[in-house]
Amino acid sequence: MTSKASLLASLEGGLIVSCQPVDDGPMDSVEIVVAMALAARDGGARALRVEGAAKVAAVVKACDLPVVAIVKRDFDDSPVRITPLLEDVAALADAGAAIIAVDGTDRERPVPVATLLEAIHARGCLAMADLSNIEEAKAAKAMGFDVLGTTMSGYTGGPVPAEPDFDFVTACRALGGTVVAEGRFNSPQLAGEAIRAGASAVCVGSAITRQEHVTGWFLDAVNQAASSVTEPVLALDIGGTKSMLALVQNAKVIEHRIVATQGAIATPEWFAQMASECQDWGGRYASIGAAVTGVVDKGRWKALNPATLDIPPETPIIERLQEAFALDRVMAANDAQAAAWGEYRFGAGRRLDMMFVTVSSGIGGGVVLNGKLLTGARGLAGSLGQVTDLAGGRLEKSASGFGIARRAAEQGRAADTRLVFEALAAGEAWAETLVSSVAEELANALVNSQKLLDVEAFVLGGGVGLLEPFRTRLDRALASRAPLLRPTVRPAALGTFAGAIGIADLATRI
Ligand SMILES: CC(=O)N[C@H](C=O)[C@@H](O)[C@H](O)[C@H](O)COP(=O)(O)O
Repeated sequence: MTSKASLLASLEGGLIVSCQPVDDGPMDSVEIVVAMALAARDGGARALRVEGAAKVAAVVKACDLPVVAIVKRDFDDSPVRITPLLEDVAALADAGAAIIAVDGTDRERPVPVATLLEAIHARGCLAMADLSNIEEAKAAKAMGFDVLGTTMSGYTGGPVPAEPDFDFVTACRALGGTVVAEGRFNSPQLAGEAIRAGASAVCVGSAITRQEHVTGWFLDAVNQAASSVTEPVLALDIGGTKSMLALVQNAKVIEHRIVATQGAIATPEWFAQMASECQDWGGRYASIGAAVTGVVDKGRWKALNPATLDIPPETPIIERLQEAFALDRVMAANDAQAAAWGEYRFGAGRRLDMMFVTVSSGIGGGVVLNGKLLTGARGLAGSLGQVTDLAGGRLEKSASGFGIARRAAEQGRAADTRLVFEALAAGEAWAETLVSSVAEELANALVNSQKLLDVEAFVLGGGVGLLEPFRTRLDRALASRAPLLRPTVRPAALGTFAGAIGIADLATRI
């Protein structure tokens, strides 16, 4: 293998660490760049990227890794900064660079790219082109560059994107040869993704060697979290018959009120009515979270069962709330999903892969896996009450509070869930049979959910779900299941505030 081929082969699957301190910052010195280079070497870097001939010379002397060398300059009449002049190429070659990188973008420049390339090769170095798009990459390839770098993607105009340019990495790879993914690969995960996207090697700078940048990233996250713990959220938990309005701060409900859900729900007038219900709280909150019955899919509120939720077909709930409350920071989700998040963050499902199931007049559910609330592709995730048997019977219709009342009525009893539980407490056999059979149905649904999601725990809430006699029957129904399939069930901890607390926490994250 020629030394050129073996150098390129040594980069395959490797990490290149760019040791470029912030210009004129406290770490911008030759000694510190050398220390960065040695630390990167000790950490396992395969090569280094260094700016400026003096720093390159010092690093080459102190460290045996190959150096990708550049010079940065600022011109008034050209946006090109990276190694723009022939004298830069000469200085870097003299300093011992193995690879010299030049700006290879299609822009106004003092010296043509081909002339720089020729000079690099004439000095026996390999040439890397720092590129911004695939047309430039094709041109650089045709010219004879040894390495294509995605370095300039996002830096030739307009706002700099947050993410790296994986598509460009993949497109360069298709041209063949050595491709270095460079630019905003700011985490180990993104660097790994770059290799999966086809890069021969990844060059990481800021995330490893620019302490000012990294400090800023941490600060942003800390500031965001700090501001989210101090700003109260207006939480609206909107049900079919009544709604809770609450001011929530740091997972605590500071004030709340219950209002009847009335009028033509989800019309602009209705939203205005909701706003007037909490007018006196104006100025006390910075964001709004709405937990609603029905489905929220990409900002659209829809009824799963139009018979129980009579709202316009595709209500733009975020926009409507923004208009009605004259506030931009608005979040909306299904109420059971919001409650699942509340229980996951602050209640009985803390830090667990969990499914929340609420059994009250209806049945709702929400799932949190790997710390993420599953809303689903259409907002349906966790809709346990809506699962059906082949006859089309929904679980919610038979195993909910309504279901209990309906079954009682079918037996000629009063259609009243509370009276059924009173009869159960009095030892009446019909009530025992009824509640046990409802518990059996719910147990079956939980076991099926266990098979699908294999969560660590189910958190059971709702007016019926939290009733001790119901839990006893549910536990009995589950006890007969095989241990491998038997769900762990915990009672919900946040009670009727789960939805408000969950949606408030979600709203602090927008
Ligand atoms: C666009 C430009 O001038 N990039 C420069 C090229 O050398 C450096 O400022 C970057 O730090 C380097 O490319 C590594 O990228 P990141 O720091 O995002 O890991």
